[in-house]
Amino acid sequence: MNIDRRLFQLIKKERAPFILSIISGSIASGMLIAQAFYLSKIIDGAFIQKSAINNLIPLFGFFGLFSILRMLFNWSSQTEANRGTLTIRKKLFTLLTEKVGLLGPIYTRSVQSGKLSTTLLKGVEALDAYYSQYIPQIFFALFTPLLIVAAIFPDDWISGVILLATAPLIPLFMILIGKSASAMTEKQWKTMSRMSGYFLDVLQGLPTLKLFAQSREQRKSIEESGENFRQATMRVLKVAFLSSLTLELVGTIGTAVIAVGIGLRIMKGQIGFQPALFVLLLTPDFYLPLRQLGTKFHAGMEGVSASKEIFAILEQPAPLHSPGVPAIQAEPFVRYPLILNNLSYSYPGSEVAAIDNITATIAAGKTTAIIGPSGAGKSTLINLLLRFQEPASGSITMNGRPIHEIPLEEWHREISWVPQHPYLFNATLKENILLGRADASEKEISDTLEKTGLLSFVRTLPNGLETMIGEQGSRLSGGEAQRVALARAFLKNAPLLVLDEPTSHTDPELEAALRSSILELMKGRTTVVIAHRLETIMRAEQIIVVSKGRITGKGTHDELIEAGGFYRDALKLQQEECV
Ligand SMILES: Nc1ncnc2c1ncn2[C@@H]1O[C@H](COP(=O)(O)OP(=O)(O)OP(=O)(O)O)[C@@H](O)[C@H]1O
Repeated sequence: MNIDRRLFQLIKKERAPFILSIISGSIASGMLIAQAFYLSKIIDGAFIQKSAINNLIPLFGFFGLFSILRMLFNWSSQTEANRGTLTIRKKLFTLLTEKVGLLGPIYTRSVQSGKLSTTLLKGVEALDAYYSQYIPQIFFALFTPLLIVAAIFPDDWISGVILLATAPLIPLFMILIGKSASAMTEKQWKTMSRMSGYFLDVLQGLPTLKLFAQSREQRKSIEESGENFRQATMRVLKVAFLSSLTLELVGTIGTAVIAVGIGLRIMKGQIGFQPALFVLLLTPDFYLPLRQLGTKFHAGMEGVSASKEIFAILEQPAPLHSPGVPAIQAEPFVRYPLILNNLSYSYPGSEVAAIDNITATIAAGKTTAIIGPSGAGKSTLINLLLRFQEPASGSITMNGRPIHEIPLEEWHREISWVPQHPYLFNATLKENILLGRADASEKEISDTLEKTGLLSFVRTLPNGLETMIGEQGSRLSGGEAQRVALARAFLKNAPLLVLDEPTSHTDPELEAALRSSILELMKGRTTVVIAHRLETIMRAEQIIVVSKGRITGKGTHDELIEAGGFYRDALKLQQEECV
């Protein structure tokens, strides 16, 4: 029997519908026996006893009643199992999305998005058959045959013994075949999720592939990947057919042996017609739940395979945070500096520290610019501040408390984050802006549009703010997307601003407009900016120079010029633009 411990744990918490399903199904099994009993009585009465029709009417009534009751209990059993399954699916989906949210963008960037979405959607869906069919069937495959044997024994113990002797053959074959089926289904699932990941990756990179004339090659790879999946599926289907053929064979042979035995005993007058018919009617139903277990085993296997990927996500170590600790302070955030104490971080699998023993103070209500060459660790430092990652050692404290003690949601509520490439959803422009604050008034929205220079752009749109902006904001230019991100930050009005300054807008007018919006946003906030422009850097009250994960300089523009090193050299080289 393949009962996955972790999947079964989920049932324990939602046991009521499953218990009801099993009770209803068990009653339906009892009704089945009553149905067979009355049918055998009717046939015996009509053809052997030649009873008058009046005597048969009550028998017909009981037969009809038990048939209807059986149908109702079977329906209720399935409905309850579906209800329980739906609750578990919803719960798992919520747990998964919450966990992925908790693991943050560092995790989602490290896995293929196609593979992740297959696990989130298809994986959870694949559990349907496991919970609604396979698990209840394990009980029925034990209970119903035993009930039938108990009903048969008083009339015909010989058939009862034959049934009991042949029944274990079915689970035995199932275990033998099931072993290879599990491995194959797992391979099939892995092939499918790999194929989805690959397919989405190629789809997203299609323009790049076309540009490099590689799309034909990729088509071949997709075809190969599809062929692998087809072969894996065919192997699983072959085993499933083989298994159902074997189980069918055991059932048919068992039924034939019993039929021949009963026939001989009727001829010898050792058993009456009615009990013989009763046993014969029930024999196929004795094997049926066992055979069905075989079929449902294969349907449920897909769920077990999918669950391995689901639990791999759920069991990922999440960044630390203790939701029980109350907010760090009742007073505004902005009053406290952020202290970085001996902060270190290495990416999983990397031997070199991306952040190496950094100690610094980020002054409250002021601007701190982080600068350094590419790969220096600037984004990693910001990610630690945003708590997308947790430091390997050291801590970030505010008002004497490590920030990881603040509930994550609360921490994020206090921060506005404007990344270089903001994520825009395939929704209206207004919905994208309102991500900053869902309950912003029309006046606040129009003020924000003005502050970010979006007002004139919105006027050119066919549906104004209600215009759909395409997947990942594909209908907006880089500069417009940046302004939408700024608009979100204006609306959010959080005391801590984390900003990755855009590097590449060639339009000088747009650049000036963006810069003045950013300066306005910075006013009165604790700002940490990965700065690329000289003007931003010079305006900062503190500049932190990072190189190879370490701080190599700290101070104001004048102090750093005085000190020489990377800062002065970089300024010399790039009088104007990026440092
Ligand atoms: N997800 C990751 N997995 C492994 N290593 C990573 C990952 N992200 C960054 N790194 C490595 O960590 C180091 C610091 O990277 P980081 O992105 O913080 O640098 P950066 O200063 O922001 O660079 P840039 O200015 O080019 O964006 C680099 O050596 C980089 O290769």
